[in-house]
This record gives sequence, structure tokens and C-alpha cells, in this order.
Amino acid sequence: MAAVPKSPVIRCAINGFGRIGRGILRALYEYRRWPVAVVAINDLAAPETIEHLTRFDSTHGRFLMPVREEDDSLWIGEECIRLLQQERLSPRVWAELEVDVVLECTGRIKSRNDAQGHLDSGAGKVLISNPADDKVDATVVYGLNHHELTGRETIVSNASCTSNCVIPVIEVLDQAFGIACGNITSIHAAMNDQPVIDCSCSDLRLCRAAGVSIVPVDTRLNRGIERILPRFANRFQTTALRVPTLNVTAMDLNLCLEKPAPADNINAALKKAAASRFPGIMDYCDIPVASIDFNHDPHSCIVDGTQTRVCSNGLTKLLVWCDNEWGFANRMLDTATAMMNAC
Ligand SMILES: NC(=O)c1ccc[n+]([C@@H]2O[C@H](COP(=O)([O-])OP(=O)(O)OC[C@H]3O[C@@H](n4cnc5c(N)ncnc54)[C@H](O)[C@@H]3O)[C@@H](O)[C@H]2O)c1
Repeated sequence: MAAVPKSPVIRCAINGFGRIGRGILRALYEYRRWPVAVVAINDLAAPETIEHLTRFDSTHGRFLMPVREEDDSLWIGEECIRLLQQERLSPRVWAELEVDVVLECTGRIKSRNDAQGHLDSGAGKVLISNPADDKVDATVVYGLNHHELTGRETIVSNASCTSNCVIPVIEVLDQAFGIACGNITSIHAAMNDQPVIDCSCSDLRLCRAAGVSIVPVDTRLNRGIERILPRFANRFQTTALRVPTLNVTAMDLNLCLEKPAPADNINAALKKAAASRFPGIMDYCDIPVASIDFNHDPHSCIVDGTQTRVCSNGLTKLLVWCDNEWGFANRMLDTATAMMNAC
């Protein structure tokens, strides 16, 4: 049975209150454009830590509203959010809190099987903040395919920040010029899976200090592209670099176009799509900015028209920015709302 919202307000729980979990809460109160109430937050952190990290954020600044913790609840103004500290969820926890959707943001849930635990605990649906496995009911890149949700999905993935960034651009350019194949490099801000100084871990690159190196890391972005756009099977190669910045990612796309076009035409197609097909999702910029200027930008992708280059053989290079935290947190709320409103 598909879950239906118990009221016009969608009751969400945030599981994992890290960069994405906290971004979701902030975006909700900052923009107030979703019919969503966060009724519970589950994290391993102590309530005092949850309160502190909600109030103060090195990347996004102070929370706009008064925040306090009292009796295992987080108060945002006059609104109360239940705080839980359950590494293993108790059997009926989401049923008791009447949770429509769990926004799963721990990074530990990577498959449909793992996410099932939330349904077993009584949640109506789960939205996973990473690509998960291909056994989920749907993988959504909001703006591109959220219209295909039927309302019957129970476990959905919101893809990755990099998929949300490049896939709308690929879609527009493929329709306008045809894309034969491409190479994409993510130039991604540091993340919480990197240490401040070297430490031991099984991934020999993620052992290395985040602040002093450009660190190549694994990515399955090519698989993410294929999952949403199957016509591109085996036509993209992708690599990823982590760079010592706090936030914001640049995607470097090198595309072989079937109908090569001058940079101005490519930019015009993307600028038009930003204003027409993908408002609020894609943006276009042609002023000389740096990554910090996209901190707290809610779009999934911002095409930097100043960086478009075309070789004489048509090989086309693009630079596309995103706030990997804020843009993606906004999309989590968009997709959760679309999941509950789909029918
Ligand atoms: N940070 C980004 O830019 C970004 C962008 C898109 C997607 N994502 C994805 O979102 C997920 C979370 O990333 P993040 O950057 O927010 O990570 P994070 O490390 O900042 O946050 C994870 C949080 O989950 C909590 N946690 C861990 N185990 C838990 C458990 N069993 N129960 C409850 N809470 C638990 C941790 O205490 C932490 O607060 C990852 O899958 C990541 O790939 C991250």
C-alpha cells in the first residue's frame, strides 16, 4: 500500500544529522516553501551537540531562528522536534511518531535492503541521500524525472549531488546537439569521510589529510548518469578530486558533440533551459566568480558560461558549479514532497 500523508503537512524524520541532515532543516526554515514538518531527528550525537551544530555552522553561518534544546527535543522558535539517539532503530519508532518519510542522511544506508529497516519501524517511505543500489523503487534527479513518481514507491534515492548537477546539463546538450560520449571530473569540496591529518583507513586515499592535498577519490558518477539516462550506457567516464575547500563543487565536463557548435550556441541553449525547462534547478552565470560565490546557492547546477570552450574538432568543455550541500539538501525536500504528492 502506498503511504499517504496523514495531513497536508508531510511528517518527516531526519536520520543522520550531519552536513545534509542539517542542511535540510535549515533550508526548510529558511525558504518555507515545502509542506513539510520535521518531527524527529535521529543521530548518534548528544542533544547538546545537535543544538550547537544547528545554531552555528562554519559554512552556512548562524541559524536564522532561535534554537534551543530541552527535554530531548530541539525547539526551533515555537516548533518542537523530537531528538533520538538510536544507532539501531527501535521497532515501532517511526510508527509512534507517525512519520510519513524518513530522510535517510547517515551515509550508512546504501541499499534497498538497508533502508527497509525504516519501513519496518513504521515509516511510510524512505528517501536516501545517496545513489544506493539499483533495487530502490526510483532514483530521482529532481527537475528531470520526478514527474515519473507514481506514489507507489516506498524507497527512493535522491541520487548524488554530482548527478543532480550534471544530468540536467547533459540532457539539454544531448537534445540540442547530441552527445556521443564524454569525460567528467568532479572537483569536489572536502567531506566528513576525510581526516584533518593523516589517519589509517582501508581507502588509501581517504587516509590523507583533507586540507593539504588534492585527493583523487572513487566515483560511480558514470553509473549514476546511466541509471537516469540509460541511452548513455558506457559513453561516459568519470573521475573525482577532493580539494581543500569547505563547500561547493565544480564539474568539469568534456563532451564529444554529434553536431559541434560554437561556444555561444552552447551557452545560449543552456541559458534558455535554465529559464524555461529547469527554473530553480539550473542557473546560468557569465560573470567572473569563484567557488565561494556559490556557497548557499539552492540550484542543482549553475553553468559558468565564461568557461565554455570548443576545440576545432568540436570537443566541448564546460564548467558547472553546485553547492554540493545546500543544493542537494533543497532537492531532498523537493523530492520528498514529490514522493508524497505523486499519485
Ligand atoms: N556532504 C555532501 O556534500 C553530500 C552531498 C550529497 C549527498 N551526500 C550524501 O549524504 C550522506 C551523508 O553525508 P554527510 O556529508 O551529511 O555526512 P556527515 O558525516 O556530515 O553526516 C552523517 C551523520 O549521520 C550520523 N550517523 C551515523 N550513523 C548513524 C546512525 N546509525 N544513526 C543515526 N545517525 C547516524 C553521524 O553522527 C553524522 O551526524 C552520504 O551518503 C553522502 O554521500 C553528501
